[in-house]
Amino acid sequence: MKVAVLGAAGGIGQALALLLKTQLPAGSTLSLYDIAPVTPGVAVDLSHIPTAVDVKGFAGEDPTPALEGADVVLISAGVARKPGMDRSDLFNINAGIVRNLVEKCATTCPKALIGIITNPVNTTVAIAAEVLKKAGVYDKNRLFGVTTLDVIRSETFVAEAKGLNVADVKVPVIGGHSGVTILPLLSQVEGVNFTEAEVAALTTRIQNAGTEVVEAKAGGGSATLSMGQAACRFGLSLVRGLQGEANVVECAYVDGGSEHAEFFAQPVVLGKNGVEEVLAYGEVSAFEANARDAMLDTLQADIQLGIDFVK
Ligand SMILES: NC(=O)c1ccc[n+]([C@@H]2O[C@H](COP(=O)([O-])OP(=O)(O)OC[C@H]3O[C@@H](n4cnc5c(N)ncnc54)[C@H](O)[C@@H]3O)[C@@H](O)[C@H]2O)c1
Ligand SMILES: O=C(O)C[C@H](O)C(=O)O
Repeated sequence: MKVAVLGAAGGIGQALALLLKTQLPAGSTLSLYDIAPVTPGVAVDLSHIPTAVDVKGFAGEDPTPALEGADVVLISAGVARKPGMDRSDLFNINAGIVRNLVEKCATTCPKALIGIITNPVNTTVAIAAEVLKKAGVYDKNRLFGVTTLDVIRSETFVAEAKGLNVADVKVPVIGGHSGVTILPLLSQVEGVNFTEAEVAALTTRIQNAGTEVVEAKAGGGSATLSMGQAACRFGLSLVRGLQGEANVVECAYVDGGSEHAEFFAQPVVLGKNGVEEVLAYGEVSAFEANARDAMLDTLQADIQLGIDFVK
């Protein structure tokens, strides 16, 4: 199995590469690419860790050598937020970066599963889809916006609030990945009752968790370590699905035929071809139904921005 990380010298990329080096199945190849010249050195550094995962590093303008034969491509290349910015403020720089990298994926590894981490995810995934369509290689089952950070944050915050073992807490998160489009389905957390005030407070905290980190880092970037963990969990799930493991389920932002928007985060079963099945997200509370309906104009506008960028 070959996993490529694009943006591998960055805050997320290095954390993710370290976790993948120690957790990918034996015999895998980890292919690291970034425009930063340090990237081959990041690979050399990781290569001294004694696991049966081969690491190669590539720098410069052309990601092609890193993408050859890739089964999974995880993209975190781009700029991150500073205090006072929204994720949409990253569009001007990151839209072009994602477009160019996905163009290379389309020609070099058109069958790879592609996970987009670069913000604004609501829009960059739509850009990736349009690029792949233009190249004639779009398969909706192979493209994902990585929203796993919203899931692990929800699990952490719920466990903290209710004094639970976090390993036992599962929280589906639907919608998209910014502000009000992030909707944790707290009504579906098993064995827990929340007051209305708790639901409102937890939902707001989960929606603002990225900003919480951006402000705490005070100009030094956004979430990198928790995102490295989230991307590793998602990347390993993609690999487990590709290897034929059954019942691998993750929430992800996909083109899954949602009635709500062209791309919508919801639970999916992962398999040998990417998305094997899009799962219904099930019953929601009145609070969640209102929040879902209220997010749709924002989400659809974010998606349209991406479509228009490529067209
Ligand atoms: N999906 C999520 O939940 C989530 C969570 C956290 C951060 N993010 C996003 O991930 C992105 C990366 O964040 P970070 O903290 O790692 O940023 P960073 O600045 O630490 O790293 C970004 C890396 O991208 C590289 N890069 C820039 N242009 C490139 C190109 N054309 N080709 C290859 N590499 C290129 C840079 O050299 C740098 O090493 C940001 O857009 C951020 O908003 C998403
Ligand atoms: O908030 C950000 O800008 C980064 C990321 O999307 C996050 O949720 O932490």
